[in-house]
Amino acid sequence: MKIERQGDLLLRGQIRQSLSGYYDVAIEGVTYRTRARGNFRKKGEAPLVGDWVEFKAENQNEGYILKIEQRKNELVRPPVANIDYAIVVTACKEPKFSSNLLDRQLVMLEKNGIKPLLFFSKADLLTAEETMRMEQVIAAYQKIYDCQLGALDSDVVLTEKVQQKVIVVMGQTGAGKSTLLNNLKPELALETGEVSKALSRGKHTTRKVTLLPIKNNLIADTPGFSSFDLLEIKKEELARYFPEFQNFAIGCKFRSCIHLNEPDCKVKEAVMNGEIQTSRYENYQQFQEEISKQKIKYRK
Ligand SMILES: Nc1nc2c(ncn2[C@@H]2O[C@H](COP(=O)(O)OP(=O)(O)OP(=O)(O)O)[C@@H](O)[C@H]2O)c(=O)[nH]1
Ligand SMILES: [Zn+2]
Repeated sequence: MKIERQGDLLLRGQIRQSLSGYYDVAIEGVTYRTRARGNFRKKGEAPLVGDWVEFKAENQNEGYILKIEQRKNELVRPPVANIDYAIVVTACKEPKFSSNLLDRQLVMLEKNGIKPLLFFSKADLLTAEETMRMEQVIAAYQKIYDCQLGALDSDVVLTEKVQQKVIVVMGQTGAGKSTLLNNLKPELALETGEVSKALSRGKHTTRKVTLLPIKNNLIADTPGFSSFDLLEIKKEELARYFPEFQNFAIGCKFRSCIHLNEPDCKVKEAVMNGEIQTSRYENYQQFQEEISKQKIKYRK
């Protein structure tokens, strides 16, 4: 798209790749290689992959970015802005499944307006009994989020509504993020496994992040793990990031109910009735405790 401003012809596009200070901006199938002007650095801002920017370019190789448009959201790991969906990779086993860690990531994503898609990896490692247990866990999450169970060579199924979206892959170390990305795009040939990655660490001094066109979407080739900072969340706000609480919360006696010790709390009732998963509520309680403790610690 072209924009006319103060007599200058500006272009507007989305950064699809960043590499050693260069940003490749795509507009309608054409890519411009650009750089950011020094004034961004002075302000402590840096363009991110996924950013919508206004830039000037004499040709396709020498553009410079003048403006970064306001972001819908951004993550540090992976460093991407304007994310629509995150595929949260969680191993059923190795590393051991932790609902606490998963719920932490889900809260962080909800807070940032990123829709989670849950991918449970390493189903092939489970015994018959463990499979049954995991299927119950997944069935419970399935009521809240789109879930998939996968093994080594699994692909991700993106439903019809997931089109033209910016997607990142995230999850705990060893969860199988690189394995999944390789399955989505074999040309990527990302290294997998702790040992092989540790050996080659340091070789890659330049950090390249690319949004790859995969299955009618743009998927970041760099997976990451963003745990959430509880400090940024207020205790009155936390329940909002548990979508399945919402329908019950409107029935609570007190409008300001935070579903901990208040009487006539419909959320707690729903936990008792089995309508809300106990582990989700327990994690909610634990996060509330952490928030309270942090508030005390930082006020001193
Ligand atoms: N059996 C089995 N192994 C898997 C599966 N997915 C990944 N792995 C293995 O688990 C190990 C870790 O997988 P990676 O894809 O490197 O995990 P990652 O999340 O990218 O790890 P980090 O980069 O450390 O964060 C590798 O040895 C993979 O081969 C799976 O579904 N089944
Ligand atoms: Zn309540």
